[in-house]
Amino acid sequence: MSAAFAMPDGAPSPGAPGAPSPGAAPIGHGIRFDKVSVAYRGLTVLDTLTLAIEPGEFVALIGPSGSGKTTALRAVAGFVRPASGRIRIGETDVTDLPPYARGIGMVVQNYALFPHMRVSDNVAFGLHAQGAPKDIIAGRVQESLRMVGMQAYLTRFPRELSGGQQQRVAIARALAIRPRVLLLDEPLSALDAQIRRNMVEELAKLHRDLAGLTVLYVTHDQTEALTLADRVAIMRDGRLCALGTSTDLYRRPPNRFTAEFLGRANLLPVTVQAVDGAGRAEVRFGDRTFLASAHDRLAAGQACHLCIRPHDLALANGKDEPNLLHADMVSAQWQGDSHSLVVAAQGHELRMLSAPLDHPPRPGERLALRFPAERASLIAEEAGHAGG
Ligand SMILES: Nc1ncnc2c1ncn2[C@@H]1O[C@H](COP(=O)(O)OP(=O)(O)OP(=O)(O)O)[C@@H](O)[C@H]1O
Repeated sequence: MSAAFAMPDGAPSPGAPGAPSPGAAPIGHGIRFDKVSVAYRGLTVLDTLTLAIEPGEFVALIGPSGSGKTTALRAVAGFVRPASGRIRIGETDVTDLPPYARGIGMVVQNYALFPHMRVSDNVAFGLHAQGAPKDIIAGRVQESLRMVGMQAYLTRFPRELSGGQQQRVAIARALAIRPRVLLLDEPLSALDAQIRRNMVEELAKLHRDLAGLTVLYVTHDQTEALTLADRVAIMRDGRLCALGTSTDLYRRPPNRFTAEFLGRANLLPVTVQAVDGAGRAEVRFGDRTFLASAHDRLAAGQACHLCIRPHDLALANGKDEPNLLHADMVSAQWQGDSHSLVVAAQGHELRMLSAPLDHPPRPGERLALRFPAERASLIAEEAGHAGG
């Protein structure tokens, strides 16, 4: 893991006129991508990205491997140059500025603290390079380490720290210069699951404590994104495929890719029968009629996918419940705190998540399932890439 100003990869050191002064208060600046494209050897890997991140906002950039997430982040940091388009941090157009003049703090996947420097010197590095006075540096090092719970480790060397602790120091190093924006590129992916969960909670707390700090967070981990981010941007093939709050994207995915990428989704092919103008639609699935929520403009006769999350399916109690779906039990898997069931309805396999069952249904058993209309959303077929 490395702070952008620490430059283990050979980039220049900070201290340029555009960087925030060592005594400046931490004021968040927005980040604005305006039709930004990046190409490597003629191949476009970031395609006209337009995205505005508000001051103080935490935005997670997620998407499959190779979808352009890191490239977008590195474009903000100044490590790759867009072929076209502009990038702004706050009011400043930084497209032509070198990395050190952009006022960014950056933490990447493989913590790259300077091994020969103690924790305090690692954290102080950027401030020294900015020419900050000694007393400011000492106070800021303490403050930054306190933010990440590492104030007791001032004199340790990186080799004397665990991976999680090294990452905390790297985050403190990035924060010490009071960056305008914090760029995090898969900062937790080198950690094991338990430490990772703790770090997610710590990052959430850090964001609450530093309310003004703008964060752009690249991850392929949906849980991290859903937990931490105010808004999530989903990338696909170098393009922005969806943008919205975590709950909106999860509850009302704008396209099939988003539904399947963000958590598990059961997608049933249905045909719209009627829409009521108040966000409700009646749809046909084989010989059944269901009610669902329709957030897009849909018309009768239109082919759609009905998106039902596994935990929104439940075993039905009565025969007359609305949205009854008949299915055959395929398999059940006990997962400790839940049961994961696979069922088949009219030739389609669906996944269902329930609280642990004492007597799970046997394979082949006929089941009646229900789901709430407001939790079942419709995705128009052929929905293309959503712009930002
Ligand atoms: N320096 C480079 N030279 C040539 N191609 C590159 C370079 N860096 C990235 N690419 C290509 O650009 C595309 C986007 O890469 P990028 O690292 O932005 O993806 P990503 O979404 O961050 O992926 P991952 O989740 O695997 O890190 C990939 O096809 C990658 O191979």
